[in-house]
Amino acid sequence: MKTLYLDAFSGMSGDMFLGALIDLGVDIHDIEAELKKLHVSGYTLTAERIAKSAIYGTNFDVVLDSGEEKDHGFIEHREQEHHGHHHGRHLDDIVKLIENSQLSETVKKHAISIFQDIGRAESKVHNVPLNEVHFHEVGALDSIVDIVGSCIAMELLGVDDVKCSTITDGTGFIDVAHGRMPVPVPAVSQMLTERTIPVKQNVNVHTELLTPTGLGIVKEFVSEFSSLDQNDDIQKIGYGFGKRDTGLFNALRVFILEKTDSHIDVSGTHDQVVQIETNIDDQTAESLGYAMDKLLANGALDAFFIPIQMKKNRPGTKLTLLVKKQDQDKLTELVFKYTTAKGVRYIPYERTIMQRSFEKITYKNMPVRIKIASFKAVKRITPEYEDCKEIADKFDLSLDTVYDNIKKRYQG
Ligand SMILES: O=C([S-])c1cc(C(=O)S)c[n+]([C@@H]2O[C@H](COP(=O)(O)O)[C@@H](O)[C@H]2O)c1
Ligand code: NI
Repeated sequence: MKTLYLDAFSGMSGDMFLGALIDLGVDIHDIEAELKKLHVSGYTLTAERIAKSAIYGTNFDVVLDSGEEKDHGFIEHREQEHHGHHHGRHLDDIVKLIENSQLSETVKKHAISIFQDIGRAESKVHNVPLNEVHFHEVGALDSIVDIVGSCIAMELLGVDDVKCSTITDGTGFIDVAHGRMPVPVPAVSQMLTERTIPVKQNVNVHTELLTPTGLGIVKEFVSEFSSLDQNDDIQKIGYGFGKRDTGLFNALRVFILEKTDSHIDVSGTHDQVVQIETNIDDQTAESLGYAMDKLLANGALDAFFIPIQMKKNRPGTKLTLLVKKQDQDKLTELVFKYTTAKGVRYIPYERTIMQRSFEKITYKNMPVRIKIASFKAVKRITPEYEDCKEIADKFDLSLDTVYDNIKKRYQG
């Protein structure tokens, strides 16, 4: 399970997000090549590895051929057209541009959804119908590249999940084409009305840290807001720098986290766990399946469904979770978040578990983790399924053959 974690201690913008993903290893040329499928010209992508506060990260920018200032005037409305500016694009034009491109369906879906979210907020703030929200041409080009580029970079990165810290914004006012705006800027404040997203203000920063594009990306991809978890194994870190001078370290820090079986604490042979149970009769099977994925991804040691008969002759489902004692509250909250349950039951259990450790060997030049489980004189070894599957797929072998050969090789 690969997770992208956004540590938004200095807010987030499209440039910071793209810079951070490039810093993690996404190739800027791959992003550029995909963006060409939009058939839009007039810009160049730049990514420079620089140090700020002696910490190296990536400074990403979209340089417009026109050389115009691009960070003021993200969205203007129809009034501008009446004053003779006809060079903008409406939301519909941008949606059509994306839909008619050769980008992947996933990239199209995410990018359109982000544009619509920002468009809805601008429509409300400036009191114009959604189809009349008008993207100023310069701002639009930068936004198209930032938003579509971010969705492309996400696809290239290939993670299973995205989590985010509380997002810090600044305070005070910023000056844009239309005048002075309070921070959080109006579009950001409006976008926060639809979902509970933890945003706090740093009173020592007197500028904007969280832009509409940054929040749009967060709302589209993030499934959970939380701190780093003790079971998260940090594999890689990237920094994407922000452009504003905040007086502090202005960057988005991102982590690639990997959660595997090997992270279950198995140091002792006895431990205490809690079984959480609840009966559900009003949730679809599709949504229950999703809930199970979330519970397992967030620390449940085991989770299963049992079909049951409930009141009023309703067929229902009993959800059973096994969790560590210290995770009881966290998992209870997630049960309430992802299922329709209104109450849960707890049963504390004493457990005896085999002690487990891991070793690594290579087979056919590929790494294989071997799980060693022992209890008193009993010792059992099991090659990790995911590693064996990869070898079986690559060399067109049956899974059993790979298992047997690896066990023989390990036992020597
Ligand atoms: O020009 C307009 S209408 C404008 C509106 C708003 C509102 O909040 S409403 C905000 N901004 C600012 O423009 C830049 C660009 O934003 P990106 O999301 O493209 O990075 C940013 O500072 C916005 O706060 C402009
Ligand atoms: Ni606006």
